[in-house]
Amino acid sequence: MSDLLTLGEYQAIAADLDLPRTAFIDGKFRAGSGAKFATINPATGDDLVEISGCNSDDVDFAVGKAREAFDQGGWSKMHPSDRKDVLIRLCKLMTRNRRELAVMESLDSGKPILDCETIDVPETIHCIKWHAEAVDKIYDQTAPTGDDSISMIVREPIGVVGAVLPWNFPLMMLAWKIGPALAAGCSVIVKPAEQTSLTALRVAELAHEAGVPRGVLQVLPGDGPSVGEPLGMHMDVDMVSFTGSTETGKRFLRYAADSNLKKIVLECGGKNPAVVFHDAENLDHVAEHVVNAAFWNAGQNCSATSRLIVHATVKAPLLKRIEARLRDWKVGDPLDPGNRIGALIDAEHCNKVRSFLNKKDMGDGPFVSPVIYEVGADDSKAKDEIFGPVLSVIEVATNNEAIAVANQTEYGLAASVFTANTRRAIRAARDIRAGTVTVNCYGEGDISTPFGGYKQSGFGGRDNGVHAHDQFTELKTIWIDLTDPSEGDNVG
Ligand SMILES: NC(=O)C1=CN([C@@H]2O[C@H](COP(=O)(O)OP(=O)(O)OC[C@H]3O[C@@H](n4cnc5c(N)ncnc54)[C@H](O)[C@@H]3O)[C@@H](O)[C@H]2O)C=CC1
Ligand code: BAL
Repeated sequence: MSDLLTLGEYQAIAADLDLPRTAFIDGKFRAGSGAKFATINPATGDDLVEISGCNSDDVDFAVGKAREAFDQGGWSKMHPSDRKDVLIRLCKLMTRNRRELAVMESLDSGKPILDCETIDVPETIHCIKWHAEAVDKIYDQTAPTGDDSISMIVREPIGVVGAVLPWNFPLMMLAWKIGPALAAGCSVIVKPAEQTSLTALRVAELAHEAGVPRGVLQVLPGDGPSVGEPLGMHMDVDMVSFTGSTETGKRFLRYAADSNLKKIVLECGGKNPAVVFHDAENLDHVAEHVVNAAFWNAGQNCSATSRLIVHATVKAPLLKRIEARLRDWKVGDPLDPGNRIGALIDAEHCNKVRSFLNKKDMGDGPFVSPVIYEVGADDSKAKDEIFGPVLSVIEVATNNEAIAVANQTEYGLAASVFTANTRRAIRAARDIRAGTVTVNCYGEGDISTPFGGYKQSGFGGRDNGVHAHDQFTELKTIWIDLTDPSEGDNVG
């Protein structure tokens, strides 16, 4: 924190940035064949830079280069320790350029510079480093097939991977995909969200400088229909790892079915509950976690706590503490390190978020202040993914009701429970259908724990942990017959 600069210093860095303008294909920046589009600073509405977008011709070309690189084996068959070294070099380059990356991320996404400096950039580097360091420590297996054979179960990189990213954590979601995919030896084509292409392009350039061979990491900016769909439909893409809305995630399942049955891994939306039981200890601690969980990144987070399910006996004191803490959450210029909430991503998203707000809370422009509404469990605010700084509070009378309401959603990404009773905590963690349940805290786990969703929050795998590494590989059985055909003759 003490390492943060002043607003003026961040503005000076922003004014000096050399922003990427084209795709990164086959080891260099090159203009795409699609429509040009402006990437906009969400906080000001100004164009940051015009980017030459890609289309299906560029996707074909990049997939060809990715396949060529994969088949040549310069990366896919490189010794895992050498791949590790290259990726660690990338992490060093990112660390050296961390300030530039943080400011670029903040400008392009509207995220507070405080978060970019202390969370997004360091976590991105940590993620790539973790997967790099893991990859030369993972062993293959043999199966118990008996004395007459030996059966090796080996993992091989899956091949050419499409990584389709959202705008809410442009760098971190890039790392969640490319960290394990590159470490495993895959060739990766990244499609950043059209709102936030800049940092992915810069990281691809740094990866090339670190020694990632041509064609192994390519970034194709453009919108969903121009780049995402051709990637999803491509006959020579082996896998797509997607993070974004459930609706678009479902499209990728259709693309796979209509093309080559590529593997699809989806990390989608959430309507995540924090359940506070009557015996929750230390309501100040609970309030701190709930505020962070609900309003970090302005609630534009798939795992944001958007439903506070609270026992009637503790509701009033807890809400009082939450409101008190929220006074420290200043909203405004993302480059001002004093602000905790920046700008929402774009006008379309602002309109969506405002459609859930009461008139008096609406305001205008790209900044939306946190709001808390007490609602019934069937209210649209308690059911729909708002993806903004809106916390819906639902009062319950019993523990069973709390769990029933927590599960009353089509999503199942994350949940947290607060109680002093260990048995109740574990029972609740088991009964809530979500991929991550935290007890007496809010969090997404860390790089070592798998992250993904039940129900319509996810499909096909998990980000993070060695589980992420596994999903970018194929399992192969190599069965070797050990019987000696000449054994009966006892010769040789
Ligand atoms: N991680 C999450 O859970 C996220 C959830 N969302 C939710 O989705 C809502 C809409 O946001 P969007 O940016 O529109 O999300 P989206 O899911 O449409 O976009 C995510 C990615 O998919 C791509 N994409 C969009 N349409 C596509 C298509 N037809 N074929 C292939 N790729 C396509 C986008 O270009 C982007 O790279 C948000 O309001 C929020 O509720 C948005 C971003 C992240
Ligand atoms: N917070 C991790 C994933 C996401 O929000 O898109």
